[in-house]
Amino acid sequence: MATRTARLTQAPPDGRVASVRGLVRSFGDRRVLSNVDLDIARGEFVALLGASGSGKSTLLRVLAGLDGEARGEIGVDDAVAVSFQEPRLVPWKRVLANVVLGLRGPDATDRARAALAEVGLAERVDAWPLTLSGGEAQRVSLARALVREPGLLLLDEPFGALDALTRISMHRLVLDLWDRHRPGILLVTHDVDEALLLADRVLVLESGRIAHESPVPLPRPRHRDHPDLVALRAVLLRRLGVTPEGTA
Ligand SMILES: Nc1ncnc2c1ncn2[C@@H]1O[C@H](COP(=O)(O)OP(=O)(O)OP(=O)(O)O)[C@@H](O)[C@H]1O
Repeated sequence: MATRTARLTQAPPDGRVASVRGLVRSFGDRRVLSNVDLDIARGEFVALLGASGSGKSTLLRVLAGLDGEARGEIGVDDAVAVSFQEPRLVPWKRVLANVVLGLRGPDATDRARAALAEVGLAERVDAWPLTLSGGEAQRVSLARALVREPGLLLLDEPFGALDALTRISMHRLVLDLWDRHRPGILLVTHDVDEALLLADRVLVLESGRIAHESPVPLPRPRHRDHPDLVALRAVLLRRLGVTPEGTA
């Protein structure tokens, strides 16, 4: 586990892939993250909700090592991978080359092929990114993240731009991949149902800190009509300032 930022203490104890204390991030005079404390255990699936502009992507970028301006104690696993809402594929490289990009070792191509097979794209290794559907492009992005065998996988609204059916199949795929590889996951999403169907724990970012936390101690696959999920959904929606249907 590597630690970073100007004011770091020691690396987090074993068993955690992320450990953050007192994280602060400002843009000019505006303090977006004012005091974030967060732990993610190895193999834990955590979802992060919050109003638009509350700082979810900012937090994810800090954990990804893409923001050198944050202050606080930040310990993150050495192997971190990110998948964004836009798959961010290099358009002039074929699918396989996109997944190989930046990989080291003589078996890099074989590993990339295996990762593409895992996400169901063995037949599309020679395709150009622009010929892929949104769901396929997102699966390439997942393969590119997973081939690095991350201890911490950061997902920034990876299903946000997909249609409802594709989103459901992506949920299944992510759970399946998580089950097989067991990275710690931080999923940033706007979708309360998505968070409840996938995560072990749902967090709400508010006023620059983690203001609420709901464990979701239910086996998967989960059904959205399960009474415990219905109750948790109501709690989270209220927390997010939305009145759940039928309770107004
Ligand atoms: N590079 C930047 N420069 C200035 N302000 C920024 C920068 N990055 C983010 N911000 C501001 O920080 C705040 C939090 O942004 P962030 O993207 O983290 O929010 P978010 O919770 O992910 O929002 P959304 O749900 O709408 O994607 C916003 O007000 C945004 O304008």
